[in-house]
Amino acid sequence: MVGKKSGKALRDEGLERTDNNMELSSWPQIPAINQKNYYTDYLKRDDQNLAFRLQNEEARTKMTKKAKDHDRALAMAKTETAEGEGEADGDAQMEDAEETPAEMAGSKVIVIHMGSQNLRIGLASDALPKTLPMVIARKATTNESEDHDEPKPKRFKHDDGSEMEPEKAFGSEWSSHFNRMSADLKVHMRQNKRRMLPNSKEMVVNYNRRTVPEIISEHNDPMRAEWTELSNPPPEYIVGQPALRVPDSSKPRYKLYWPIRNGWCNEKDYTSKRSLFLDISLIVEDAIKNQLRLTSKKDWTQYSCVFVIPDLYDKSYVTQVLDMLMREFAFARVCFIQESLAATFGAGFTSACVVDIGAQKTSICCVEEGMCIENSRVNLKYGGQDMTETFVKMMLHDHFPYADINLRRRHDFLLAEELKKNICTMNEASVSPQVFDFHLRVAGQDTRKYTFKAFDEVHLAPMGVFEPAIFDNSDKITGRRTLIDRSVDIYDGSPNDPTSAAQSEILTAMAPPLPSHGKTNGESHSAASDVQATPSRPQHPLALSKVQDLEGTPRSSVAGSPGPENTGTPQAGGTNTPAATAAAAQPPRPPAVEDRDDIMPVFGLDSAILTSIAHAARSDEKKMRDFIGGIMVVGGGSLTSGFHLFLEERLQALRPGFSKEIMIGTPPRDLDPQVVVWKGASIFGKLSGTNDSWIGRLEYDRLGPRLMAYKCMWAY
Ligand SMILES: Nc1ncnc2c1ncn2[C@@H]1O[C@H](COP(=O)(O)OP(=O)(O)OP(=O)(O)O)[C@@H](O)[C@H]1O
Repeated sequence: MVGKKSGKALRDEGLERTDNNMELSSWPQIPAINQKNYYTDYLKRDDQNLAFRLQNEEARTKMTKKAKDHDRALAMAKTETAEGEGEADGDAQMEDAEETPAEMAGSKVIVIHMGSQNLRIGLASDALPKTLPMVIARKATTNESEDHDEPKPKRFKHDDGSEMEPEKAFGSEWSSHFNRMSADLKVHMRQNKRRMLPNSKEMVVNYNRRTVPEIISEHNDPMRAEWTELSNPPPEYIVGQPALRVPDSSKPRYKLYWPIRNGWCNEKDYTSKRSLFLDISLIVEDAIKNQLRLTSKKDWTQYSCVFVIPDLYDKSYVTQVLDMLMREFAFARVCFIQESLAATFGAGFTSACVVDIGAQKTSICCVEEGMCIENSRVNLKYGGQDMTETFVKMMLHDHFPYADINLRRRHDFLLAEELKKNICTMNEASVSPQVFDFHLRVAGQDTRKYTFKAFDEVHLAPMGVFEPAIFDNSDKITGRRTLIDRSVDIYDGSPNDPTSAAQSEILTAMAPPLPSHGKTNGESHSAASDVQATPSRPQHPLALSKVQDLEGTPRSSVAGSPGPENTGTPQAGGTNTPAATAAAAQPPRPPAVEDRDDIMPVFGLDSAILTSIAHAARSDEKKMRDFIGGIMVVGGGSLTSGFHLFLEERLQALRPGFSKEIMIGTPPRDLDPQVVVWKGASIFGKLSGTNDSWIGRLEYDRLGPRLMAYKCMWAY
């Protein structure tokens, strides 16, 4: 080769350029590429994307089949006219029947909506879903109430062993909050000219103090409860309704686990992510087999699945669920739908402000033209179960005769739920001292019939959604992120779970004061000011308007690099001034509110709804009126009697200017508010042709969860 020869040899051969002005080599020389003309469409066209290609192929196959069917039908019609009646080709008819079996739309689509307390599951062709408790009982050495030793003797006694008055059992702070709410209600009722006896509370307390239960022997109790009988050998686990009916004192013991807690994965009671998702899959699998009667798992490959996820979902949860549905259950196709969008589908509305009050979480979101308005999403950590718990606390405070009630015991939990559903009301006119009774049924014991009086407890407990400090919020975020990591961006490692300006505003208001971090000249460094410095995620309304005001200004000026506010800050790498040293010594910025796990999202429901609507309307008064006049309340927690009217009044008091427009609607056609979301998801599952969000097996096998970016109607 030329290159290997020495300069002298080249000279000898006359190849050197200086001699004859010729090239050193006859190899073609490739000039450097001109960047101006540089072009590639790699990954820019739809047809390079597997998801789109498969979709198009499917559409094409369908079209071809339709055309073939049409041709065949025409040909058949001709043959029939030519050959007379009743002589059609039998084989062809058989073939046809096989190709297009008479299937009801949605009969091969399983729709799943998992809640903190209830699982709703059914075929998309069903009118209503099956509802079962989202719980599993596992064989254990102790049951859940034995694990948390807080029965009456301990709770109601002083440290020295003397009896404690029930009024003091929950602490003076809680007690004075309850008394204040009670006094406020009295004032409000007087203002509304409602008659009430001055000593109602004393009457209730005195009555309850005196009451003793009546014993009814088990065989004389016509309504005695059916307890789950354990087979021999006892099963490792029991799911759904029978799990709740395993006697607390069973031998062996069983412990209840609720895999969804406050609308998130239950990271408090589980020790590993694996066991958590194993329980979720066992509950769902059992429901499909026993409730939908699809006993053979092999057949599930012919079924598709619509899965409902929260509006503000955790990406890692969705990814894990997708994997479970695709790999473990081997469904043919899977698609996801957000809760509030499903609610509007179920109710048949195109736009609404959806308020979903569940058992342990409440979500709010404005939906417009079939899309969730991202910045209007709010997720609060309270619901019907908090009302139950608070109702029991209030009753105990007022000397409830069954003072031993403990919500960690299964029969007591079921009893308390029942009492709440039957007694609690938001209707002020029903607040008066009244006598109620209930039967306490414990496995292996005689039934006890109690009578008791209740007064304002029935109203103040559900009112907690407007004053959530009365709820026990102490351990709602315990364990969060201990088993499942936060999803992060693969390029820059920053958290990438969905956020919303409305939720951030609420979190900012709830954020505990930050430690003395970043104090300058005695000014405290507020969470809001931190938030404002994060432009990609507008947080507080202030922050929001700031970002809007700065539209057109280079992004970096908002991002905290020298701008008008901080021109005095020396540039990094500048002279080593005392100020620069002080700045360098500052601890790193704390995370934005929505990336913090120490903030409890509990906020008054009325204010939260208005915050959500304000972010949806973005100063557009017409939109504001539309949403405020189209609030739809769904979920089991909204079933408390008089809830809608009460919420309407609260909103009117907060926004008197809109009092005529404010309207709280219920789902039409007498649809149970608890199943509206499921119903909407089932309608979504029946859409053919317009639903592009199905994730197929082939594409999932090749691309995995990355597919979500192409398959979600919302930004994933
Ligand atoms: N008639 C009723 N009156 C009052 N509350 C009711 C009534 N019926 C059901 N509830 C309450 O509704 C709650 C269950 O609602 P739902 O099934 O919508 O919750 P979930 O979807 O399981 O939970 P979440 O939405 O928190 O994840 C329970 O707290 C239950 O006590």
